[in-house]
Amino acid sequence: MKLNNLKVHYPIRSGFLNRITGQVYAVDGVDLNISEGETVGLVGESGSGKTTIGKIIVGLEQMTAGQLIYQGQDISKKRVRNKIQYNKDVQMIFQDSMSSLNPRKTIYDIIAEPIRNFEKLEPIAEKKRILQLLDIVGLPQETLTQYPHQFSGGQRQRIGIARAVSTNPKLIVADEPVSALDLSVQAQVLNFMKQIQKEMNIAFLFISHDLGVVRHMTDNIAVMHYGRIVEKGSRDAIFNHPEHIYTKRLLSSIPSIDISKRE
Ligand SMILES: Nc1ncnc2c1ncn2[C@@H]1O[C@H](COP(=O)(O)OP(=O)(O)OP(=O)(O)O)[C@@H](O)[C@H]1O
Repeated sequence: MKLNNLKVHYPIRSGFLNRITGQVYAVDGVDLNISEGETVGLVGESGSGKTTIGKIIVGLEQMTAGQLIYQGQDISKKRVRNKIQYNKDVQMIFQDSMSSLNPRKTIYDIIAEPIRNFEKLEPIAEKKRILQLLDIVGLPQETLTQYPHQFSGGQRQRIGIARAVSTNPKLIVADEPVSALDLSVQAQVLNFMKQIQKEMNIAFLFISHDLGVVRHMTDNIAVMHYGRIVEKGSRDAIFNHPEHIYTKRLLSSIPSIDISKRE
């Protein structure tokens, strides 16, 4: 996946007539590469444009300018997206599992939904697949007939992971996937994600303002500031030899960098 000079500008409206009086440059010329099976961390403080990039990749938001290249094709055109099954290959895990899982659906239907959208499986094959997915995220079979409110935040996040991997995706955008969880379960959920990534060779775009989590998860890191990437590099280069003043500032404000200690 390649982002070329990606721009997302939102209009600012104000006054009685609701006229456009300016633009927010949420993303302002971003280039980024995500290779097969790797984890790229996208860090930066609130409002720097991280979530907007994630939304563009999964198609929840429209870009103002730029290109999104996947398997050599420009997927900003809907026709191309459908042809190469882009929406099956690229999935998202959200921060807030309570609002991203439909409260009126059973866990079975929640996990089955993406499979039904992209594959036509017989009921028996579908159930087998869903049981496998539950097993991968370490939840018992009874889970299937239950509803989202019956689970803890950490369990719900694992359900969200099962749903995201149900279509055998090639890339998952994980937007602050553990920041709503207690510190004690963060490491557990992150380790599940790592294990699944290794087994299924999935690439991750890992969005977080928490540098401890990012250090635990990523291979390469891009640092965002006001809609731009100010520094890019390997995890070790960014943590050991940060160059940009903003990266240095971000690093000096980490509470507890060691994820295993959070357990
Ligand atoms: N739909 C929208 N309309 C107008 N402005 C928006 C919209 N969505 C985001 N923005 C603005 O774009 C900028 C980038 O927002 P974005 O959510 O991508 O940042 P972020 O780095 O993900 O922050 P956070 O960590 O708080 O989610 C912010 O200034 C935000 O207010």
